[in-house]
Order: sequence, then structure tokens, then C-alpha cells
Amino acid sequence: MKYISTRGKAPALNFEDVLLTGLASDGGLYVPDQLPSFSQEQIRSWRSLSYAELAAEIVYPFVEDTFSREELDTILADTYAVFRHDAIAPMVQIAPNQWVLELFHGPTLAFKDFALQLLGRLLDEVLKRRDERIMIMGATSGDTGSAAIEGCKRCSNIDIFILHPYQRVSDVQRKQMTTVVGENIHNLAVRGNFDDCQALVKATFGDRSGLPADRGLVAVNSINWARIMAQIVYYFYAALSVGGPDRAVSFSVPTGNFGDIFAGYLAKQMGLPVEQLVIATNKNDVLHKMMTTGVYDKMSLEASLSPSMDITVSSNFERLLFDVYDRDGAAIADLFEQFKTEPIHFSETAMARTRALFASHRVSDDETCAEVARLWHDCQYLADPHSAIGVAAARLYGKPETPMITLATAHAAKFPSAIAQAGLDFAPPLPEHLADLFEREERFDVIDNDLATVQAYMSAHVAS
Ligand SMILES: Cc1ncc(COP(=O)(O)O)c(C=O)c1O
Ligand SMILES: N[C@@H](CCOP(=O)(O)O)C(=O)O
Repeated sequence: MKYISTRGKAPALNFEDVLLTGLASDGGLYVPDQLPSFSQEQIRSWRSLSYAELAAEIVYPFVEDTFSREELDTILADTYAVFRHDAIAPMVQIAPNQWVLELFHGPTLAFKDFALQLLGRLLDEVLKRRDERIMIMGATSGDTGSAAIEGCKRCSNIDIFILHPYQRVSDVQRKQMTTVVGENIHNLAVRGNFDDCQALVKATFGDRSGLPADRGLVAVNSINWARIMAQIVYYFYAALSVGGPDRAVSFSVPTGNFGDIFAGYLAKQMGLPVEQLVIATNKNDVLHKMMTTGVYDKMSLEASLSPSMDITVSSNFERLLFDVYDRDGAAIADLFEQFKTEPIHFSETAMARTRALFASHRVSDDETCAEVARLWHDCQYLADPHSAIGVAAARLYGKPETPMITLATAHAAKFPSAIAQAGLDFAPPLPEHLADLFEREERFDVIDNDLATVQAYMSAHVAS
């Protein structure tokens, strides 16, 4: 399979090379030139598969130029063996035809583990084959960072640099990143917000003049195609468990960088009957505003009770735009050139196509607390603030005849203060493997929001 850039000017890559990059050289994001598609009969035949077996069916067409089916099977079995629940992604019913898909049973308690445990193993294999050493760079609003560190820490050929916004992630999230010991692990607390961290990562792909020239640079954010690919699998898994493909299902997805819900859109394009995809945002509602007005504008980022979704530059939206603009890379490049100085006004056709695919809803902090409390009191279900945003949107958009599945993206124990603000009088305990998290020693450096400073830090800390 070939991967092409959404801005039309970068060279097409195979899977191995797309895995080993981040942004395309023209500033775009890589997408497959053609998606695999599965028949209803084929999807139906997957009903009895384990999560890892299902993942192999879905992922293999994307990676077959780089991994044999046997290699992939082994890597996937190893990847999902580290999850703490036998179902890997269990479904919990919270109301008639309303479900949550729990994606927080991996090592770092968020949905990021699904892709980053796999990404670490794929990178490890490819780097050993090539006998190469790389630098990994990631921006995190709290969850990607620890999942990336956990997924890649065993790889001997990697130096990992994670940028988080100083004092803007929860204490548990910060500790999960900064207490992992390893000479090749570097946590940078940037004086800025998540958008600043993500901009530094993207800018580094555009200008890496301050970094060692002999090291590859790989992104661990969802700008890396491999992240999205791995996230497609759980949409199939969830739908199969409630009667798909013989029955359409809907999904409500707490959304920030648009990676997770974009994976749901791809599952639909690949043949999974999906009725609705609901974009659920917090008060950083750039996507909801865009859905309602047809205008994509910059907004200032506000800290919320769902810090992982405090994002106003929603990177993967570009991948959707590429499709709704008939895969016209030049048009997408023009739109983003324009976005540097003014808001983007989408064409009527593009908006009609987007609205036919997605609904959207914004949930305030007060509504988030109310939903956490309601779920606890009505069904003894403890949701983290991000998942609660998804459930609040699902309740509005769900139709009685269609199973509505909310992606529960993180474990409540990551956000004890939000749980307290919701009026619940207990702190959700951390799972056993993290029980002593607050006794572990932390290591991180506070750094200015400045590209040259960040690249100088990386150069000074990269292993020789
Ligand atoms: C817990 C949690 N929920 C939801 C999201 C939003 O996912 P996405 O950025 O893929 O839209 C994130 C971060 O990305 C997250 O960490
Ligand atoms: N919510 C993420 C932010 C970045 O999203 P990604 O999926 O593009 O890595 C986080 O918690 O770090």
C-alpha cells in the first residue's frame, strides 16, 4: 500500500517509511492512497476472534509491504497481552441500547495504549532490521506522553522526547510520564499549552536544523498514520459484540485532535455499518463551532476539567478535509495557507458531506460534572471526565433502535480532582501496578516555548 500526503506535494511512502515519520515534507498528513474494504460476510466471520486476531485481519492490509502475516500476528499477540482485562476493550451497558467501550485497561490507563503499545513494537522491529537509531518526539495534553514512553521504553534504538504543557496536566498524568526511569526518556514541561507543544513538534518536522543530522525523527502523536491505523480496530470489535455488521451502530467519541473519531470514520469507509459518529467536545469547541457555522477559526485555549481534550488545533481534521474535498491536495494546501492569516470558510459541498458523516455536541465543565454524577448515581458507573463528555453527547444523539457506543477514553483514577468536583466523595484508586506512583521520583525539565531552545535541549540529550 502507498501512503500519500493530504497536501499533494510530498513523495508517496510505503508503510515502513510512513511509520518512521510524522508530518509529510509538504506539511500534510499521510493517508493510504486506497483504503482496504471488507465485505459484510468477511466482517461477520470475525465474530469469534480475540482482539489481537481481529487486529491482525484489519491491520495487515496496511502493513503487508513491511511485515509478514506471521510477524504481525506475533507482534499483535504480544501487544495486547499487556492489557489488564481479558476482553482488552470490554463493553459495559449503561442504559437500554447505550454502551461504553472501555479503552483504559492498558498499562497507562487511556485509549492511547491501543496504538502506542503497537507502535513501539513495530518501531523496535523495523529499527533492528535497519540497524538505525531515531529520536521520537511527541506533544501531550496528558495521555499520549505516558503511553508513548511505556510503549517505546524497551526499544534500545530510540531517544524519546515528550513535551507536555507545564502545570496543565493532572498530577497522575504527569507522574506517569516523569517517573519512568531510563537514560533515553526525556520529559520537557513547556511554558505554554498543548497547542504550543504540538506546534513545536510540527515545526521541528518543517525545520530540524537544530537537531543531529544523522538521526531520524518520528512522531508519536496521531499525525503518525500508524496511530490511526491501530485505533480503527476497536470500532469493529465493539460493533461485532452488539450484532454488527447485521445491525448498524453509532459511536460518540470524546474529541480533541480528531484522531480517534477519524479512525471510526475509516472503519465506516472500510465496510462497517456505522449510523452516526458524534464529535463530543469540551469548552475548547473548535470542531463543534466548525460543524455549526462552516467556519474553522483559531480560538484561545482554556483549561478545562478534561485536560486531555484541551486542544484547539485539531490536526487530523485535515485528513477528513482531504476526503471531503475529493482528495485534492492542492485545495487542502491552499486552505491551510489561508488559515495562517484568516479563518477557513468551507465550501457548501464540503460542509454538507461533513454534516452527513458527523454530528457534534459541546459539553461544559458543569455539564461534565453533572454527567459523572448522574452515571454514578443512576448506574454505579464511574466515568472519567472525558468519557462523561462522550456519554452526555450520546444521550442526546442516540436513537432507541440503534446501539450507541461511547468510547471511554481514560480511567477515572487519572482525574481525581474532577471526580471530587462532580461531588463524588471518594478518590478512584489507581490500579495495583501504579499504586505507589506518588512515591516514585520524578524527572523533568521546564523549558521555554521556543523551537531553538527545544532543539538545543534534544541535541544535548540525544545518546551519542
Ligand atoms: C482521555 C482522552 N480522551 C479523548 C481524547 C481526544 O482524542 P483525539 O485527540 O484523538 O480526538 C484524548 C486525547 O487525544 C484523551 O487523552
Ligand atoms: N489528548 C492527547 C493529545 C494529543 O493527541 P494525539 O492523539 O494526537 O497524540 C494527549 O492526551 O496527549
